[in-house]
Amino acid sequence: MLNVEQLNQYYGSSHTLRGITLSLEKGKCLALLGRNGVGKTTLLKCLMGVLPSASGKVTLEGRDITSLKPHQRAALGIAYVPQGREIFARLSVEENLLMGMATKSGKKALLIKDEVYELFPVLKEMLHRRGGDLSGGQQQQLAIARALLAEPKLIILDEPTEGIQPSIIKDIGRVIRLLRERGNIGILLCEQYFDFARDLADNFVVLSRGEVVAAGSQESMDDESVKRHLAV
Ligand SMILES: Nc1ncnc2c1ncn2[C@@H]1O[C@H](COP(=O)(O)OP(=O)(O)OP(=O)(O)O)[C@@H](O)[C@H]1O
Repeated sequence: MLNVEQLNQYYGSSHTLRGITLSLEKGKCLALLGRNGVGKTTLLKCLMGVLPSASGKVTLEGRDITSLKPHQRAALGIAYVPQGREIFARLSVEENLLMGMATKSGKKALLIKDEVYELFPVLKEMLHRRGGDLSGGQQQQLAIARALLAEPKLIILDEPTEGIQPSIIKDIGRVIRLLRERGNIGILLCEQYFDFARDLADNFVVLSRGEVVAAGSQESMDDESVKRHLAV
């Protein structure tokens, strides 16, 4: 469903992404692995259209989206949960969720809202709290919930476990697994936390200095070699 071919990006004269090629199928989870600064977030921004790419091609379900603006990509079904969550701190949990449903009709919105509460029961308990008063892990869940309310075809998660306590990492893992089992959405999971990604991903891509240095199915993953790429 998502195909990236020979994507290049530069910050000034620094060649940040070097000929990135990857693909993700519907119903699968692709882990994008790499240590700090290798270009993971830059790649995700290029996929969302927040940053232009210098060359290469990005297609979603066969459609060339390389030159589309972020809102056009979002309308086609790409949801992005950025690193640091970026929820609306002064709005309530409920208002944050409503933002994710801005394009849905009332009836439909109610249905998908119930579904989201099933996935994240904690959010139902906290509907009237301000987003900024939630713990980091709860904010992460809120950000994922808000993205799912748009009913995306592809969800992009940028390091969802970063700075999150273990019990909530488990909850987030459970939700990703459930989404995968449902089979109607592609999941691009950008991570540095190897064990978490290994458990959830069908396929993986490892980046180092802006280049793909390893890729394949989860079964073919050489744990030690991938871990070496992740070690500081
Ligand atoms: N706006 C920018 N201008 C110039 N250089 C940048 C900019 N943003 C990132 N970089 C550089 O590009 C490289 C890739 O950064 P990027 O944030 O994509 O890495 P990352 O793998 O996502 O790391 P992290 O996990 O820390 O977010 C780094 O060397 C970074 O310093």
